[in-house]
Amino acid sequence: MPHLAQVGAENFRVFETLSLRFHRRLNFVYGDNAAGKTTLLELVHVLSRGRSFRGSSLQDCAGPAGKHWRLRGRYQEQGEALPVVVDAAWAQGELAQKRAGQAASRLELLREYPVQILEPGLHKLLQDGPSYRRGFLDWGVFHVEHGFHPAWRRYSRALRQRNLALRQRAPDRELEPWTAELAQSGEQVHAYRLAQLEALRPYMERLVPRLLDTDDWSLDLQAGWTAGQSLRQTLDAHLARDRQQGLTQDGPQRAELRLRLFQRQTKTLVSRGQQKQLIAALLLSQCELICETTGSAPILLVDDFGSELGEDYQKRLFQTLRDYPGQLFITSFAPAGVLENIGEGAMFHVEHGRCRAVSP
Ligand SMILES: Nc1ncnc2c1ncn2[C@@H]1O[C@H](COP(=O)(O)OP(=O)(O)OP(=O)(O)O)[C@@H](O)[C@H]1O
Repeated sequence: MPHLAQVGAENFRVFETLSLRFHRRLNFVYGDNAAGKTTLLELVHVLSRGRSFRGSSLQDCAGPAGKHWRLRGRYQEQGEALPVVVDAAWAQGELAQKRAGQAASRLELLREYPVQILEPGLHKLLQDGPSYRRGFLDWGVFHVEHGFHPAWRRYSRALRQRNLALRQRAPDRELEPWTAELAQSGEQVHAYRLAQLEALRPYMERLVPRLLDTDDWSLDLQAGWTAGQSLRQTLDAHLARDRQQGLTQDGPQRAELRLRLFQRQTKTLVSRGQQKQLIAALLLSQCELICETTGSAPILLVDDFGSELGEDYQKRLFQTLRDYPGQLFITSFAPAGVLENIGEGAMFHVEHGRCRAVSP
């Protein structure tokens, strides 16, 4: 199970230069507002995922020294003598990623060094449209099922081409191959998602009661086409409508992951704290499932997530994180209480773009 043992940064936002060694289990980062806590988590995220989680562009990450930045991470596999060095350098609008000195694709790094984040903005998982929930589910399937990504790519291509053919009012014989491809790969994508959902259930059954003290929750996936029919049947039934609108209306691009708590819709009828705990349960379930399937627990970044939670929920969250099998990075304003609740680890104080290890 790889953990990030060391990190270096140059001109990355507020950090002119940075060099830190991390604990393989828990890294707790504290400091005032605008000190650089989120930036520290962001650089861990960028190293493996090649993008920020803040909705910023990679250009936004360039600090005052100019339009470039550089990151270097050393990932250490337990029992392996040598760490693997991963580099990410951004300049002239281009990101170059390397693993052990060789150019590495985004997909390779994404798969090899999974990282996930719990942060206040994640409430959009419950508040916003279904695309966030689909994206979240797909991230998990991607790590667990290697067949998912090729199926999803086939599906996306077929969807693009079919939509183009519909817009161009192409004759049926030109539409047909894309409809057939869409129906086949779409069913595959859905089957992968469904299997992921079923695999998540036992984790949710353990984690929801732990975080929320209830087992009254539900999780289901609507395929994105008429229930009880194959995708092909629905596509055929809705062909005239698709032609009229110049758009494919059915398929996994319309799927919806539905979460309920106390049989209520989570978007408007449960409290903000309950939403947060539910999101934590969902995310931790995915990460634990990935760990069990692949042998690697994603690095988990927890940015100021506990701040809006009352004492009971906060304690439940930290106690649950204590049992997380992978490496954790947690930020907070003050150091009090966290290490006692979570266990052994390292502590860092961030101040005006400088970060130093302090003894717990
Ligand atoms: N590209 C950049 N170059 C230089 N400084 C930047 C850049 N982007 C952001 N900053 C600054 O970096 C500082 C640290 O921001 P960061 O979001 O990491 O703080 P934080 O410790 O998480 O704060 P908070 O607790 O308030 O969320 C802020 O002052 C921010 O304005």
